[in-house]
Amino acid sequence: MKLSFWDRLPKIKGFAERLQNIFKFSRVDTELLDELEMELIQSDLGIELTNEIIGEIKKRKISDMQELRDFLFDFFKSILDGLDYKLRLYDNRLNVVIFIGVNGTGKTSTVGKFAYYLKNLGYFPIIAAADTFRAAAIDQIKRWGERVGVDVVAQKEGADPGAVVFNAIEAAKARNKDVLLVDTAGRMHTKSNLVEELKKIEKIVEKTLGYPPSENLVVIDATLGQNVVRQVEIFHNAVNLTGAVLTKLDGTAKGGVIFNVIKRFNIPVKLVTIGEELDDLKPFDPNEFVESFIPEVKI
Ligand SMILES: Nc1nc2c(ncn2[C@@H]2O[C@H](COP(=O)(O)OP(=O)(O)OP(=O)(O)O)[C@@H](O)[C@H]2O)c(=O)[nH]1
Repeated sequence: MKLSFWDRLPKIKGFAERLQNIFKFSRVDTELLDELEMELIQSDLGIELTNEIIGEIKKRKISDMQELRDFLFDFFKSILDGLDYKLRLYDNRLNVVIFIGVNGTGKTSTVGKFAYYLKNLGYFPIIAAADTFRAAAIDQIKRWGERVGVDVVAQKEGADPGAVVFNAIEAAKARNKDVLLVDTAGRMHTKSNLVEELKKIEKIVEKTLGYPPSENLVVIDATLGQNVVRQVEIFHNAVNLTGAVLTKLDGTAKGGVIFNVIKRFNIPVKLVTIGEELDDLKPFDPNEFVESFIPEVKI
């Protein structure tokens, strides 16, 4: 039997299991709160959220274990509530989905896996190799295209990414494609020319199609922990981010960063990846995620 997606996440499960140890305490006391604080920080939830949780437990004078579990569940759930996690793909038009993020976060492989996912859903995706900064990046996305059987529109190394996107839109229309996935460059996010490049790509989409990209997704490497917050902030100021992709969740017990990003930027996580296989990508399900994060109390 194939394990469920979240069951294939041993390290996040590791966090849930460690949290389970907390529920071995018989009541909420100082010792438990110290341990809980440590676990929350280690899961990369961030100091602010951790303090808020511990403070709230003390304020509410929570003493019972079931009450603690319910509070944690509701707390995490409330952070995720109120955002639309569904991918925005409109019928009867070409949807553009732009992938943004620093190098090495998993952008290119996410584009490949997402193309595969869409194809299986009956969409007709096409890819724009708009990371023209390195020849290797163009080759890499072309290989993904071959692997998943999806056309890749590319130009030479150093070509104008805006021109690549323009060509890709023309190709998508000519070939009756419905989703254009744009793989962008990710060199140093602090360099303003990258930010300008992203703005230009967005403008070209709007000008050519008459409407903005359906999704501007920031790709976040979950193993980087709190560092990602600064990365997201820079991209968030540059383009209108509509969501995030959380990659490499298989390599971390620090899934807590999800809550941090969502709370801080008010953007939903839309996709998660848990490995390097084609089917290691799926839409983010907030309920499923909180369930996997907070263990049931076994008293
Ligand atoms: N374990 C694991 N590895 C991943 C996952 N997603 C991507 N990777 C690996 O992370 C590395 C970087 O992924 P890329 O897709 O090349 O990342 P990128 O952001 O396009 O980076 P550049 O190619 O440097 O621009 C590759 O070795 C991927 O196989 C994931 O969900 N789990």
